[in-house]
Amino acid sequence: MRIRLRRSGHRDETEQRWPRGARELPVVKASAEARPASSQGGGERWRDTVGTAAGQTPIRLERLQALYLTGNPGFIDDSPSGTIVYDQRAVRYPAVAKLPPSEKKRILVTGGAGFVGSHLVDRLMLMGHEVIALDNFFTGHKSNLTQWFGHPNFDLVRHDVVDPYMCEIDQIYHLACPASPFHYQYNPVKTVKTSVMGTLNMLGLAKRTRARFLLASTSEIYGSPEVHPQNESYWGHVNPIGPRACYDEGKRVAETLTSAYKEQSQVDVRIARIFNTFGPRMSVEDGRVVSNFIAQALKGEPLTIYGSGEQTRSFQYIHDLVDGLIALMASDDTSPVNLGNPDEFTILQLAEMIRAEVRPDAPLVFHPSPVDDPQRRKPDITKAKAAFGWAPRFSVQQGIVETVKYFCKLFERVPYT
Ligand SMILES: O=c1ccn([C@@H]2O[C@H](COP(=O)(O)OP(=O)(O)O[C@H]3OC[C@@H](O)[C@H](O)[C@H]3O)[C@@H](O)[C@H]2O)c(=O)[nH]1
Repeated sequence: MRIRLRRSGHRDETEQRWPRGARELPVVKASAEARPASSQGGGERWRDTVGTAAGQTPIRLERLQALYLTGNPGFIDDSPSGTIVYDQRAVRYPAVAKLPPSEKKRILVTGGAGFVGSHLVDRLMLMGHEVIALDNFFTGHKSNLTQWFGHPNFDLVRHDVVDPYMCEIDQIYHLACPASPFHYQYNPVKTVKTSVMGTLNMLGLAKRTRARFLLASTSEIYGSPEVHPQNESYWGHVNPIGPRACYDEGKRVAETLTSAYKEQSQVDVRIARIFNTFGPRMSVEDGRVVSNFIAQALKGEPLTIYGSGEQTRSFQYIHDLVDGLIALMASDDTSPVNLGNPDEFTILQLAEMIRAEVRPDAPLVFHPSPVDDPQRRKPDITKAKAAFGWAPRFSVQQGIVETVKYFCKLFERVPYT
């Protein structure tokens, strides 16, 4: 069956193939008054460039979209014969900037094949740097990086950061760690080890090579916050033995290690506290709310609301986060900085936005609230604005539209039954 996805306002309508097996299900409970609280959702000009306020040349959004919306270059899926042909000659690499040797950096991205890591790799590559992506592929995928396979500025290394890694390097973006509650609770001991041993190993590498080190920390270090919105001086409210502790406490120790290496060994550190982020390259199995809702709506399944749906989150689009990470790395700020979009939504409002974009009659189904699920979360980004002129520029609405397109492409390649 062919459907025409309903688009709200700004863009052309796009015809997409409805995933196989999509079916009608009864509405379990409707979110009658759910409406976006944000003024950002409608009416605002759609962004068409990315780039930081810290002097980076803007990159046209379509150059990035070509990397994640068009399928993997060189791969020819010959379904009738049950084979996939990889033809390296069919790969034409995206043009990368030509930097003078004094500006060209060798940059290590741990977790480089993951959702955030692969977008960061794309941007650093386009900016003209040499990039080494490190990943153990627990939640990362090679397919996020095939566009760079064989490029002289790029290396991909299968490695788990709980073991030491050596290379000569100028900067380290330390992102490696499962970030979805579903994934980080799968093996809590391993999650703690990844945060603690992984950060220790990467800080050791930064110390030996005198590299600048950026830790990807998280809004989860605030736990279930009693202060709203959360600014960087808030110490948090974390249950140290709850199911989320492996991630919350693991990242808190990672921050402690980072700041101890700064004080004790003068390592040049940056700490980003990353709030809920979404976008293309989230995997269907990720388990976080935005990808769950989009995949469920496209498959014709009910959207799963955990708890009442009145709990809130503030969702930032991936390109804004990457802008923030690069700007923070380039800044002088060595203390923790929040990176998030302060536009706050209830989960029901998010469901409503995704239904409006994909399938207005998609049913909702209510499940029990996860243990220790934070009830409100919203970043105070005054510090990032003042320190390096960063603020999110994409509306949640634009991000949802692009992410829906990505999932549609994904389902075209791998039809869901
Ligand atoms: O299908 C779903 C998934 C999630 N939810 C709810 O949606 C809210 C957001 O859940 P997510 O799993 O997307 O993300 P969380 O906010 O719980 O954790 C996230 O916090 C910030 C980041 O650092 C991490 O990416 C992640 O740990 C929660 O209240 C959750 O209970 C649903 O209602 N339905």
